Amino acid sequence: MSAGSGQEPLRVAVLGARGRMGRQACAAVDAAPDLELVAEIGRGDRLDALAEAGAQVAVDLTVPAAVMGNVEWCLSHGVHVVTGTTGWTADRLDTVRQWCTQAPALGVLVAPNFGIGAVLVMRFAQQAARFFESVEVVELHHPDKLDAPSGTAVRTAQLIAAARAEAGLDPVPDATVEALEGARGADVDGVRVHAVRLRGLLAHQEVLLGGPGETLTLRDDTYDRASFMPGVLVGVRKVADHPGLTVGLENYLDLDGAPRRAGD
Ligand SMILES: NC(=O)C1=CN([C@@H]2O[C@H](COP(=O)(O)OP(=O)(O)OC[C@H]3O[C@@H](n4cnc5c(N)ncnc54)[C@H](O)[C@@H]3O)[C@@H](O)[C@H]2O)C=CC1
Ligand SMILES: O=C(O)C1=N[C@H](C(=O)O)C[C@H](O)C1
Repeated sequence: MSAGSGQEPLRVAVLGARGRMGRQACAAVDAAPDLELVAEIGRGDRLDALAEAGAQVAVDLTVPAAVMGNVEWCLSHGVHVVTGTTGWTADRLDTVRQWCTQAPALGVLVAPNFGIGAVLVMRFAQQAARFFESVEVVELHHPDKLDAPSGTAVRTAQLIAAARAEAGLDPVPDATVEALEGARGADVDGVRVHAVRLRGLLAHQEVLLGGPGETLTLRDDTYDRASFMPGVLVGVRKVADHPGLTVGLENYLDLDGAPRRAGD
C-alpha cells in the first residue's frame, strides 16, 4: 500500500525548493489533496527540519554535488526519496543500492526524466535500436543547465547500447578521424551523444537512427517544466511501494498496458 494512502495526506519535503524545478514541485505537491508539503529545503538549510516536520517522502531537485548526501541522510532518517537530480554514475547507484540494504523498507527513485514524452522516447529508442546500424543522441537545453550531457541523454544512450549488445549488433559505424577534439560528441557505451545549449530552449532530445536508405528520428520537446510535475507526483505517491533503488520512472508506469485515450 502506498504511504499516505489512508486518510492522512502523505507528508512530503522538497529539497532544492527554491530552484526552477523545486519551485514547481512545491506548488504541485501543495495543490494535491492527498499530499501535504511539510518542508521546503534550500541550499544551506538544515536537513533536520525535514525530520522535525515528519516528512515521509523527500523530493530532491538539487545539484549533483548535493544529491548523494541528501539521499544518505534521508535513508538514515526513515524517509523515502524521489530524485530527478542529475550526475548519476554506476558507482553512485551502487552506493545507493548499498545504503538501501541498511534501510530495506525504504524506496529511492532516481528518475532521469519525469516527462512522459521523454520516458516514451527512451522506450521507443530501446525498441528501435536493434533494427538500425547507426544511432546518435542529440540533447538540446537552456544555457543555464549546469551539466552536459543531460542525464536523460546518458540514460538513453545506455539503454540503446544495452539493446544493441543484446541483439549482437556490431559497433556503430564511424570512419571519422576528428580534426577538432569533441567534434563527434561524447561516447556513452559506444553511442555518440551531442549537447546543444541555446537560449529559448528548455529541454529537448532527438534520437537519430539510420540504416541503408532510411532514417528514423524520435524527438521529445519540453516547453514548460509543468510537463515534469505529473511524473514527480507519480513518484511521490508510489515510491513506498517500491523498496530499494529504482532507476527510471517507467518502472512505476504501465507503459505496456491497454491503450487509453488521453484524459481517461
Ligand atoms: N528528472 C527530470 O525530469 C528533471 C531533472 N532536472 C534536474 O534537476 C536538477 C535541478 O534542476 P533545476 O531546478 O533546473 O536547477 P536549479 O539550479 O534551478 O535548482 C537547484 C536548486 O538546488 C539548490 N541546492 C543546491 N544544493 C542544495 C542542497 N544541498 N540542499 C538543498 N538545495 C540545494 C540550489 O540552491 C538551487 O536552488 C538538475 O540536476 C536538473 O538537471 C531538471 C528538470 C527535469
Ligand atoms: O536541467 C534540465 O533542465 C533537465 N535536466 C534533466 C536531464 O539532465 O536529463 C531532465 C531534463 O532534460 C531537463
